[in-house]
Amino acid sequence: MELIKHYFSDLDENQLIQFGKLNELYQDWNLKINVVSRKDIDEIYLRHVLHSLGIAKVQAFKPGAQILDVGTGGGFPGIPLAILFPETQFHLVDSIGKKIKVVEEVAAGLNLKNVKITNDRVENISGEYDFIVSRAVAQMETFVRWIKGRIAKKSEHQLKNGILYLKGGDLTEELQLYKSAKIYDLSDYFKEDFFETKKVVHLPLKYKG
Ligand SMILES: C[S@@+](CC[C@H](N)C(=O)[O-])C[C@H]1O[C@@H](n2cnc3c(N)ncnc32)[C@H](O)[C@@H]1O
Repeated sequence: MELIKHYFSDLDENQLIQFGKLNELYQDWNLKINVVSRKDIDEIYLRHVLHSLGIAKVQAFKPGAQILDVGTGGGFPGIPLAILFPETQFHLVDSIGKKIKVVEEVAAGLNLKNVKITNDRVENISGEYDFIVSRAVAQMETFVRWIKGRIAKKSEHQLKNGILYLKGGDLTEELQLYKSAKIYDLSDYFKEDFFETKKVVHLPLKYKG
């Protein structure tokens, strides 16, 4: 929790309460359903919360903006971002029902009003989004195909500003198709060793149906 306060020094009282409570909620839920690996749960603020908030160092979401979190799993990066940007709307989607159940319980426990949660594959989701965020779901080519495939099928889907994807390691090969991708090193923002190879990829895809 001190880590979050250190890098996000202007949190209000409600946000401090929510970030504080998030640990106990995940610790409790993880005993019942393993949504966060055993190793990671003890370092939840570093490996999950701060990592998710890396997206906020690259992009501040505006009040009223609509964000889709694809393959949110236990709620990352969507839940920490929804706490940080309470005026922004987040739609968290995952195809695994038991993970979505935990996300629903955590969002209710934190009293998050700006989060919509859906148990489905992203290919079945329609909507108009300012950004799509994601972590550890698929290779970029597959991910883009899901998004594009959806848009080709249903005209009501719009993506205004592209994808913000949390990735690690050498991305040269994976991103060679995407000349417009911008890569931000999280080690420029966070000094912990964990972030040494961690990046945010901004792929400014704009699809209008
Ligand atoms: C490795 S987990 C990552 C979860 C979370 N984003 C995180 O970083 O902690 C990948 C998640 O993507 C979900 N997923 C994979 N393909 C999906 C799809 N087409 N639509 C929705 N969710 C998907 C899986 O169910 C799984 O929960």
